[in-house]
Amino acid sequence: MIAAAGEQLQPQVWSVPLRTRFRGLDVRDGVLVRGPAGWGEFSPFWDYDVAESRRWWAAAVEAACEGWPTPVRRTVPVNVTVPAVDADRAHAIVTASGCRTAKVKVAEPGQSRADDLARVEAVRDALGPSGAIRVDANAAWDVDTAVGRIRELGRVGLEYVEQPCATLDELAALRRRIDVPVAVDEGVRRSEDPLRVDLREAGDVVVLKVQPLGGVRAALRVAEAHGLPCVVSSALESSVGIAAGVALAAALPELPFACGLATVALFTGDVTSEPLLPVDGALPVRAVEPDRLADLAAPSDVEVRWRARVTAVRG
Ligand SMILES: O=C(O)CCC(=O)c1ccccc1C(=O)O
Ligand SMILES: [Mg+2]
Repeated sequence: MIAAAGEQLQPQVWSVPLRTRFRGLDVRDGVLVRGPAGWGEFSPFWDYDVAESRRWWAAAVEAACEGWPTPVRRTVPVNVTVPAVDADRAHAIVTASGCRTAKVKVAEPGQSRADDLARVEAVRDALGPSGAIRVDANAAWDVDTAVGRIRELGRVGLEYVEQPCATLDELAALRRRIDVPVAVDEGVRRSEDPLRVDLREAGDVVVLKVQPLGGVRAALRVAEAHGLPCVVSSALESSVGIAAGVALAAALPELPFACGLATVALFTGDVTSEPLLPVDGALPVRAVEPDRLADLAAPSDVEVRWRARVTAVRG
């Protein structure tokens, strides 16, 4: 069904440098497709194989051919995303964002616990006592290390810690030893079956990403299956992909936390002249028209690799 619906779609490749290295990337690229319902984005990271990338393609086909469920809210509160930068830059990024919640990357390879503490303290200074801070360790710590780091960073005041350890068993063991809530990200989106993975002991919050979960409707089913509070986060998409995240956040029955959808700010450009950037800490629920694709044309070798990826996921 999805394969059939996506057959007519013409991929348009985009590529844009990042302001600072993020998830080991200096450039982000992907594909946009236009269908009867609007624009969709297909941008699996290069370390995702064909099998894993099929869910990402399903999300693009849904956006282009089906559209999204009816929203229940008109704006979506978002966090500013703070990459693993030094304390001064972290402070400046938070201040410039206008957001009242910050997500801070920690446990970056090659950096120390002092780097993390200085970054989180600078973010607290920028937000003031009423702001919320969450940290994301991207599965870097073992349980004992996580206990120590979270106690240390927790003195600055943490809303939650995202994927501090790799496995669900580790997260469950950690949760018994700390008071800070745990959000599960990779444990859901990289699992064989995000619907059936058992999170009850492992997490307090579920991170939902539209493309890795196979679309807005698939992500809504994941939210329903777990019955935990959800945070919608980006996979570092262009504004077209971010609009899908906004559609998911706008359709969730409850939205108790700010979402990680302000990541266009990490790009040096965007596919549209009206990027989905936060105003007063929130994104509007609206369509995005990619009128700047010509400015973001990818080098021809990148173009060729993306066309091959689309062919592979369609097959
Ligand atoms: O949640 C956010 O604030 C931004 C999105 C983000 O951190 C992210 C972006 C791309 C890939 C992985 C992640 C992640 O949450 O680990
Ligand atoms: Mg994460």
